[in-house]
Amino acid sequence: MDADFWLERWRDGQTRFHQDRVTPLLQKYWPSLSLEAGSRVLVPLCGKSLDLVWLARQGHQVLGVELSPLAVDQFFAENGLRPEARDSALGRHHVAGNIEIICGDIFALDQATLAACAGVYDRAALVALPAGMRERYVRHVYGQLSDQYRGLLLTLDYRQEQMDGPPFSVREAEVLSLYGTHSDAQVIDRRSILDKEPKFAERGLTGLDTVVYRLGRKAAASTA
Ligand SMILES: C[S@@+](CC[C@H](N)C(=O)[O-])C[C@H]1O[C@@H](n2cnc3c(N)ncnc32)[C@H](O)[C@@H]1O
Repeated sequence: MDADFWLERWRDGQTRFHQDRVTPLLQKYWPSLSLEAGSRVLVPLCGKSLDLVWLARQGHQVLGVELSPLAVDQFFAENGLRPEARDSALGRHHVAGNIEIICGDIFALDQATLAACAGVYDRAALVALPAGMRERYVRHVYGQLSDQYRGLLLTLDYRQEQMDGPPFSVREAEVLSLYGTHSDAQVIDRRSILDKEPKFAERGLTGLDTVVYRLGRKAAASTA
């Protein structure tokens, strides 16, 4: 999955991953993290998710990162926001109130920016990446977040041989192995969602779970 794949999907309007509402599992579990209101929260691979708006309403300084300029423009336009923009080595920054989206590559995010994030919310980000990219992604992003970071990770779990990703199936054993060197990852919810996601049944899946993990920095972990 290279950059062109995603840029084309946004150009062609193939964005069925986008939800027209805030993710209920975010609303349910975010308060359990007890993250201070002013904390900076990273939303990697954010698309134009309404979850950014919800997190901002909790008082967080929200930092989204998204490759597609179309997604970024649509996010601000559809939410009635007029961002100020500037360029840096990380990409093009768009800022409106306490929401900032960097239009750029998540792998270009630098250590200082990541270390300033005490929260992270990952929905349809880890599972958007093919197996070969996931280890690099987790090490780069989660290995460099604040030493006290806390966050939520939502994954999908299905039989990968039944459907090509994205979204990919990322099983619990893989999550624990990907995060285990620097983070604690604890399953806090797992539920079947196939009946709510007919598009995946149409693609051949006979079972589909979403799994919610609470993430945090492992005590005395070495980073990156
Ligand atoms: C499956 S979508 C999920 C979007 C969002 N998290 C949501 O819940 O709607 C994945 C998004 O990641 C973006 N993306 C893919 N690779 C990226 C990268 N290397 N850096 C930043 N964004 C990326 C894509 O353009 C796409 O909008």
